[in-house]
Amino acid sequence: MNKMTFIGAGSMAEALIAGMVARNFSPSVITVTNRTNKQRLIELKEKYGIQVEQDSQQALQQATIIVLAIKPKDAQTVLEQIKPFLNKEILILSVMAGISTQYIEQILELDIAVVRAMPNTSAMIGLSATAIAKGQFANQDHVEMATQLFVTVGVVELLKEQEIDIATAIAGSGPAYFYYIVEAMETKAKELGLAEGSAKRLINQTLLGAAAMLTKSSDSPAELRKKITSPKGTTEAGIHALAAAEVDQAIKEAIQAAYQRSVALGHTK
Ligand SMILES: NC(=O)C1=CN([C@@H]2O[C@H](COP(=O)(O)OP(=O)(O)OC[C@H]3O[C@@H](n4cnc5c(N)ncnc54)[C@H](OP(=O)(O)O)[C@@H]3O)[C@@H](O)[C@H]2O)C=CC1
Ligand SMILES: O=C(O)[C@@H]1CCC=N1
Repeated sequence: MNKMTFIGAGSMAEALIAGMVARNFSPSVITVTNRTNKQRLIELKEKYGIQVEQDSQQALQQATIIVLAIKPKDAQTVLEQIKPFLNKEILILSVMAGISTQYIEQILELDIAVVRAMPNTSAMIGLSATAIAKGQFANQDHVEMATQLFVTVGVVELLKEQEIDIATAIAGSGPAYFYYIVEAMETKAKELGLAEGSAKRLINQTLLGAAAMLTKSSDSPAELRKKITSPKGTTEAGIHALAAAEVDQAIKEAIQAAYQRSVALGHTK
């Protein structure tokens, strides 16, 4: 059985741990460590029954998979820290935005298998859209291992590494864009006089239904939209307002900005 150590105990680490444990991944093989926040480790241990360890060297003992769930700015420090305790049998799984497998391999100065992954926080409920790409020393078995792991928290798409920045912009950051839209919909529904609870239930189910239609119907998004839009009807009025505000352009700009940021995070290292 593979033993997995998470370095970093933040939102992404928790989303992955929650999803894995909920899908019968044994908590006894998961160890988590962080930098200073002891209380956070206790909280994760109590919630998920996993092992926690403040000493990173201890945390790495017997680990066969190391998940790097730290911020990109902390990559170098952490890689330098763990370097003395690594060997070629270990698989490094990085979920850091922007950080390339090549960068990780270079700092570790070891022909070690690195798989770069970009999940999203919906991993928490088993619905992540995770993109993965392999580094130069990772083989098909490593890709399979990473896939099996991330499949426990959602769907997995194998990409070329240069495509991961695009996946980051649409899927890693993606849930936030939808939450942003929902925030505006809730605010306006309340302004118009609908009770908060009713607005929330209607909007959430609408989003869920639209997502399911996109997944299950053979129609394109444009065709699905057309089927809702009666001539001179309410949807047409709403879509006209969106077009007048150039919301499609704003969304493209958001994806472009997130994509550029992901690329830049890699370059600033
Ligand atoms: N949040 C998201 O939606 C997504 C995030 N990601 C990626 O996941 C990574 C983590 O993001 P997120 O969970 O949001 O970040 P958080 O800020 O929530 O967590 C970062 C964690 O890293 C720990 N850490 C920092 N330095 C060290 C160190 N030297 N040794 C050990 N642990 C350390 C922190 O510990 P302490 O608190 O003790 O300082 C903290 O537990 C990022 O690289 C991000 O790009 C990828 C996909 C989606
Ligand atoms: O905002 C970030 O940098 C991370 C990466 C993808 C989602 N959150």
